[in-house]
Amino acid sequence: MSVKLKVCGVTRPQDLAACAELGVDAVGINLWSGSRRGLTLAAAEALLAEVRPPPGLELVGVFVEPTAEEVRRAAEVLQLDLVQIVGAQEVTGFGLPYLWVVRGTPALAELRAPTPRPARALLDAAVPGYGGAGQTTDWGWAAAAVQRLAPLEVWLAGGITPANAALAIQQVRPAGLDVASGTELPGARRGEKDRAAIERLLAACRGD
Ligand SMILES: O=C(O)c1ccccc1N[C@@H]1O[C@H](COP(=O)(O)O)[C@@H](O)[C@H]1O
Repeated sequence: MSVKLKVCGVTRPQDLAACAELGVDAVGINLWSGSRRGLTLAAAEALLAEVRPPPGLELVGVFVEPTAEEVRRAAEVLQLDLVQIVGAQEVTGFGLPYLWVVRGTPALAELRAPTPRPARALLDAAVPGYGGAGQTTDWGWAAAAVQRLAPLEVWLAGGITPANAALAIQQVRPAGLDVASGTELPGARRGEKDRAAIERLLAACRGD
């Protein structure tokens, strides 16, 4: 089983280029000023002018409690493939293709994809600060959520690292992994990525 990989919170051209070169499936550009990985729209535009993701490398914009206008503008300026909107409430994509973020472990019996239908679901830990804290969610619950939401594609986020990625895949059976902290060396201050960590995550995703 081959699992996809999204590297989230890319801030530097060399990291974006490494993702493209290594065959990562998706990259996230974080547009929330509250994140240490956050870029202004102008900085994100400059990054993408330097390195444009090649066809096949999906570009995802990450937002926290945004207005519809902010999301639409960023999607247009950056030519985003998908938007990922994190909020206090369940948020859809303001009319754009979107990742449905499920934070924490809501009751499985009530877990239903919202309308309009998302491109996929993303299961993440409910952490203070909305995300990107390197904390795992409940993998037992996540495995059941993958089954419950089928045939919707479900990706796993939250505290995935090169060391636990293979086990996460084995236990949860997600279609993809979404990783921010686990692609960085300890102490990375602005989301600087570590090529070796990305290589190890890809190896786990490919079952090497
Ligand atoms: O990465 C962030 O700083 C962030 C901030 C606000 C919302 C979402 C954020 N990132 C998302 O959180 C997951 C899990 O991160 P981690 O691997 O546990 O550090 C990440 O994949 C992003 O999609």
